[in-house]
Amino acid sequence: MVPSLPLVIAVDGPAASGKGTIASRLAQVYGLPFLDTGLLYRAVGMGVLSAGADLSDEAAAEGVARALDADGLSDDPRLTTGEAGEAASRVAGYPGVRAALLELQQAFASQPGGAVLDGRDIGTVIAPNAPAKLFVTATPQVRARRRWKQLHDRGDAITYEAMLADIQRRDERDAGRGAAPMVQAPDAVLLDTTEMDIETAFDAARRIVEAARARYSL
Ligand SMILES: Nc1ncnc2c1ncn2[C@@H]1O[C@H](COP(=O)(O)OP(=O)(O)O)[C@@H](O)[C@H]1O
Ligand SMILES: Nc1ccn([C@@H]2O[C@H](COP(=O)(O)OP(=O)(O)O)[C@@H](O)[C@H]2O)c(=O)n1
Repeated sequence: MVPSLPLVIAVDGPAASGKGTIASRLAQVYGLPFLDTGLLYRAVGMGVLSAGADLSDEAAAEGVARALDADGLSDDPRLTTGEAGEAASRVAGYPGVRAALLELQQAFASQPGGAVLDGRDIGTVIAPNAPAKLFVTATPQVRARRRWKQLHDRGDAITYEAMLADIQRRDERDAGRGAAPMVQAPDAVLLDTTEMDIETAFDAARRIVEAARARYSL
């Protein structure tokens, strides 16, 4: 009997497109471990700042990335702030930082039963052979509205205009960098959630994964 491929689901896309919401729900439904890889870059960015170093200091960022303890990151509220997102996208451009985080992510993606990972380069660099790949997007205006509401609901005073500028700056940096830029993998399915609520987007994502499972008999 031919052994079946592990179900690895790669979910990429820009900030506040809904990829994390979709990826964590897919992980629940399929009973797979889930890694939000953005948290790793957020932890490195905040680690640089906590050490009193500058985000332009590539060697300091690489040092923080090499020493990173990835356990418990999802419980740290400082990592979900706008400051952490901005710091993450600064350090994410350094090849040494990306190299330092590569092995951990690839090990996570290689678990025998499969895994779900979300980020910017999962389908292109971390798990290029993943049988199911989604590239989740939405217009910058809709993404800024979603992220603004998320931060506003927990007391952050940021304006919508500042949020939109933030999202656009991060999109440009993430798509324009030389090291593992944010780009849709050629074999990823595009899911534009601009006009979708969470349930509709999740249902569409699940259909994409079901089609991949049928294609690979998983
Ligand atoms: N389709 C959607 N419609 C409305 N709000 C959404 C949708 N998808 C996600 N959200 C909300 O938008 C915010 C950002 O979603 P998240 O999944 O964290 O995005 P990402 O991981 O792409 O940055 C969250 O508050 C989430 O509940
Ligand atoms: N696989 C990844 C994940 C995140 N990142 C970087 O980390 C930043 C924060 O990622 P995130 O996924 O937590 O951000 P949001 O999309 O949730 O706003 C991004 O803007 C990227 O610069 C990356 O380069 N590669």
